[in-house]
Amino acid sequence: MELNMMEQYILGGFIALVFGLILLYIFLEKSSKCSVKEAPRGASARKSSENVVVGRKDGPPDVVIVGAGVAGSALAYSLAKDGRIVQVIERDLSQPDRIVGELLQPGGYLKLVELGMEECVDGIDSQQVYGYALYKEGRYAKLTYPLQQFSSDVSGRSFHHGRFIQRLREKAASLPNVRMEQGTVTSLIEEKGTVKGVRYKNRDGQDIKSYAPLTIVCDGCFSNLRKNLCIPQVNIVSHFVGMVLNLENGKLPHPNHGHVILANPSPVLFYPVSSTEVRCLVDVPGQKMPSISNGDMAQYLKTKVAPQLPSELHDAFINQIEKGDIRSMPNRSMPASPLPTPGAVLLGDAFNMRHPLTGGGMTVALSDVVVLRDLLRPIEDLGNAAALTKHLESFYTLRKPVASTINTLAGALYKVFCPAPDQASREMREACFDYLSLGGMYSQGPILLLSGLNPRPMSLVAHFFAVAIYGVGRLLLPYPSPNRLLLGVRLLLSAYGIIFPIVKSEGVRQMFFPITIPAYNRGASVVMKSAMFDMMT
Ligand SMILES: Cc1cc2nc3c(=O)[nH]c(=O)nc-3n(C[C@H](O)[C@H](O)[C@H](O)COP(=O)(O)OP(=O)(O)OC[C@H]3O[C@@H](n4cnc5c(N)ncnc54)[C@H](O)[C@@H]3O)c2cc1C
Repeated sequence: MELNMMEQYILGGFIALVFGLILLYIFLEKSSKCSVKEAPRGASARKSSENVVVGRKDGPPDVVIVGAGVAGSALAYSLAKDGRIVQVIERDLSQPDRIVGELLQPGGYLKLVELGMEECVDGIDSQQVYGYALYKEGRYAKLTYPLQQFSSDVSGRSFHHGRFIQRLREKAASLPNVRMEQGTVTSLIEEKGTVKGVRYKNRDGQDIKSYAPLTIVCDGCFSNLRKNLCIPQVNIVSHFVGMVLNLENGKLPHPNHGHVILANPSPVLFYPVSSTEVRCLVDVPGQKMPSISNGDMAQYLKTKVAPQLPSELHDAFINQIEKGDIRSMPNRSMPASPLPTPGAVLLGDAFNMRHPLTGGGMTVALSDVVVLRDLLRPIEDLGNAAALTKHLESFYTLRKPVASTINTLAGALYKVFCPAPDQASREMREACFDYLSLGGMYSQGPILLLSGLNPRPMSLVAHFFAVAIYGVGRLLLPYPSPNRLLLGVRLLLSAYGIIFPIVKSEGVRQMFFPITIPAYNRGASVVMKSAMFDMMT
């Protein structure tokens, strides 16, 4: 009896909270529509990348960047364009062959435009992506990015990761003040708590030290340098098992769309990576997975996954399993917990990771590059490490709207799509699929969040609880029974249990009330000036 009372109180609290959020949502949705409309068409117009500030070309570097992946290459180009001498040290400059970073969301593409690097998606047989098709037990919902107010080049882009990385590297290396070198950084050089540079082994195996006022570490998800610059709390949520399929006509059932199959126990993704190839990523939950080498994985894919796929994809999937070449990657998440250290900054996956289900990692990395570039732009002398660290404090809050929206969505959606075995969690997944199938604002709001075009944490929370309320409504109609009422309460509790820990790890204040953080306000004015500089040049 006591428990029932408690549940009632919790439900009452929830309903009050949700109504508040819905009101807030209506308000925010209106303003978000404005913001999307206001996003200038000009932002997508191809901006000349030749606005290069002519600075020194010789002498010691101003900045050392570790790693020339998505974040490192984009940052090297941006800082060099602003006149800095940049040394980039990359472990392997040959074309990477990985099953990561293949679908860039439209919001990420717009960040490339802001950096003047949008041509990096050209000449690599990249495919424009206009949204997603979400499949569940034979039904599907189509979620299209609302891109009407942008020019035709703005869309998601999918490609072979390695080809994209080589284009980013070439673009960075095309500037005379970028020195890109193959070498493996073994440690940071620290003196009295300040990072002074890096120690690395070059191509010939020589041990070399390189000094610079600022070291930016972008050494990716397996970073072994991050431990000095953040509190790493890496969690392996699941694995993606990847194959490239050659479909008969090269086209998915919904061409130029990502396909998400809500299979059991967890989702399967398909998206084009070239005009003839389709990437398939099967999520395998947990820290362990069936062995690929002894054939257990092939068996798992054939017997457990294949029967749940749409018929158009089934045969190509089976053929590819038989051909072999199955690869895997751990899906890690790690909240951003910086340890601000004079002389150094951490960026990209080394700093912050989320489940790759929503393909948000590159968008976060590129968005962070834009924020950092804007903050560094007015600083002529990077030599005062303590003052620079203070100045860069705002980076950690300014990045939050984009990063925390994408991170929270990825974590929450993965938990909804990969439900616990209890009925409430399964109901939440049903409700989510049906909610997205409603179309209109019910699908546009979430797809805007996922695309990185509307990075508003409050809108995300509002949609999440709207799904939960919708799920409860479905349970209570046409008439409520005590069992269904109880299930509704459990559904709400499960929704709360999904979203709350993620929001907590992102930081409630930074996520929802950044304006109350003094560093945020300081940084925001710097970023605004930088944006004006960009518009004028
Ligand atoms: C399975 C999977 C699928 C994904 N799919 C997508 C997707 O579709 N869309 C999306 O946006 N994101 C996706 N992501 C996330 C995305 O790949 C990352 O967010 C993105 O690559 C991060 O860029 P980065 O520059 O931080 O790291 P990386 O791109 O990994 O670059 C790190 C670089 O550092 C170099 N390096 C490492 N150590 C050293 C060292 N000691 N010295 C010198 N160099 C070093 C590496 O060689 C590498 O070139 C996916 C992730 C996973 C795991």
